[in-house]
Amino acid sequence: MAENKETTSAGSFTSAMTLSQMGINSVINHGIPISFTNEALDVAAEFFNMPNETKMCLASSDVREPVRTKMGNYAKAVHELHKKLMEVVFESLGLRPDYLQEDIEHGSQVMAVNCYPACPEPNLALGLPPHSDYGSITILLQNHQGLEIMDGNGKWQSVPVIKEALIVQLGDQMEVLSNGRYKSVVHRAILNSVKKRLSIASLHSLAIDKKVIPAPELVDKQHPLSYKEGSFGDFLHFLSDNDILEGRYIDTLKKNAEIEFM
Ligand SMILES: O=C(O)CCC(=O)C(=O)O
Ligand SMILES: [Fe+2]
Repeated sequence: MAENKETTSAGSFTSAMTLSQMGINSVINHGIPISFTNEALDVAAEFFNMPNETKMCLASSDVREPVRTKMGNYAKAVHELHKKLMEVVFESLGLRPDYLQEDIEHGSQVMAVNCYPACPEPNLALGLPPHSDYGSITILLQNHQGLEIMDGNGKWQSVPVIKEALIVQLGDQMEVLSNGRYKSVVHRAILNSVKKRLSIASLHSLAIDKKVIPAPELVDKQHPLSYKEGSFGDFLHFLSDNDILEGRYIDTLKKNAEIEFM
């Protein structure tokens, strides 16, 4: 987890590459034109510089209702990248690279565009509390350092900004699909005392109402079924009924879990 090293470009993905070669939960080169990433960050900056009244005109209380932006080039490019990454992850699990291809094709992509103003006392505040993303894969772009990933020892590791690289994180859906072989990444965002920070998280999931279950191929005597089914829609209900600080949705899906929410 969080190796923070550059690996390979998207152009050279091959089906034989292993997870660590790919740098999953890490920083990767990706083959997406720098003009697309720059444009996405410019659009984000432009949005956050707009007066509040203008932003309110675009507001919606329904996460299913998309807001139109000019991030199309970048959004499409990361959608393609995530499909390649899914193939590599499935292969690393011993599944066919085209596993769930149809569902992935009809899946959802949510672009979370975050702005963290500079904070004179960053140690007294947190940009985004610890959480894991629900989807299968998150591809994240940041203009300044601030993302931290929890390592295997429960310590926070800062993810550096590497020029022309993106951050890849596995989400809860991949933990379920892999029957726990892979764990979703717990991460948070911290604040900077002088710099305003922008990040764009592209969260990729199967379709909103698709119930996700562990791949039957990964369930056997040594690896009993460890998760109940859940969908992106169920996750959104969980979010509206629970405080993000009190627990993660993935914990409610774990079989024999002691924690029970709602
Ligand atoms: O700003 C960041 O680096 C993290 C964003 C994030 O975790 C999210 O939007 O889910
Ligand atoms: Fe996140």
